[in-house]
Amino acid sequence: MEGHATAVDLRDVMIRFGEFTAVKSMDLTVGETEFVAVVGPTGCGKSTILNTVTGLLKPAAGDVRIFGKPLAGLNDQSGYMLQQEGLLPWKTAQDNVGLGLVFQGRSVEEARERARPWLAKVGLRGFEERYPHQLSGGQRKRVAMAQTLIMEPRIVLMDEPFSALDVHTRRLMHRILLDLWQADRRSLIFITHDLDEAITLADRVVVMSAGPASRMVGDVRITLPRPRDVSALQTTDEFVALYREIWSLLGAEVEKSYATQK
Ligand SMILES: Nc1ncnc2c1ncn2[C@@H]1O[C@H](COP(=O)(O)OP(=O)(O)OP(=O)(O)O)[C@@H](O)[C@H]1O
Repeated sequence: MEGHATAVDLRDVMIRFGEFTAVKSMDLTVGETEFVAVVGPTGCGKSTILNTVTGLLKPAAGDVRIFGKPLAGLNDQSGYMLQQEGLLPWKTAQDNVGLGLVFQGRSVEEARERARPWLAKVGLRGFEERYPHQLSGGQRKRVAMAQTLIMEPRIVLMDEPFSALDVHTRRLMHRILLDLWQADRRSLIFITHDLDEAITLADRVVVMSAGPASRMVGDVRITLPRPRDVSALQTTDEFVALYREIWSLLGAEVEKSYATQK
C-alpha cells in the first residue's frame, strides 16, 4: 500500500439493514496518499461502504479505523462527493463552493475569497457569478468537486461522481481530478461501475462480489505510471491486460447479479 499511514482501515466489516445483510465481510485499507477505486455489481454495497467510512452507517460487526483510531460518530476527516451534486440552485458557483466554509463559521466574504482560486483550479475562472442552472452538467460537477476539495479533507470519498456525464466530459473530469489529486495527494476512495474509469484513475482497484452478503473478491494494483495521459492510456497493452485481469473477477460477479435480478 502506498502512503506512509493508513487512512482508512475496514476489517471484516458487516453491514446489516434489519434482517438484511448487505455486506458480509469487507476488508479495505487505503493509504493516506492512495487512490483506490471500488467496483462491483449494482446493489453489492459500494455506497454502503462509503457511508460506513463517513460514520453514517455503523457496522453490525468488524472494525472501522480512521488514521489508526476507531471511528466513533461521524468521520470529520472525510469529504463526500455524490452522484447528484447537490448544489444550491439559489447560490452562485462561488457561493456554492464556499458553502462548507460558511457552515464552519467563516464569513461569506472570506468564503468567496477562498472559493475563487478553487473555481480556477477546476477550470471555471470567470464563472463565479453563474447559478447552477446556467452551468453545463460537467461544469456543475466541477463546482461540486471544488466544493468538496476546498474543505481539504484528508479522506476524499466519491460515489459515482461522473456517471451522468457523456464520455468526453467524463474524460475531461478525469484529467482535472488527476491533476488536482497529483498536486496534493489525499486518500481517495472512488466508487464506479466503469472499469475503464477505475483503472485510469486509481492506484488499486478493489472488486466486490454480488450482493447480498457481499465481500471483497479482488484487490488489484494498477501499475500504470503517473502522471497518466487519460486519452492515450486505454489503448496501451498494459491497460488492456489490467482490464482483462480485473474483468475476470468482476464479470463473474456481474453475471451472478444479473441472474438474481431476472
Ligand atoms: N437504508 C437501507 N435500508 C435497507 N436496505 C438498504 C439501505 N441502503 C442500502 N440498502 C441495500 O443494501 C444493498 C447495498 O446497497 P448500496 O446502495 O450500497 O449498493 P451499491 O453497490 O452502491 O449499488 P449501485 O451500484 O446500484 O449504486 C442493496 O441491496 C440495497 O437495497
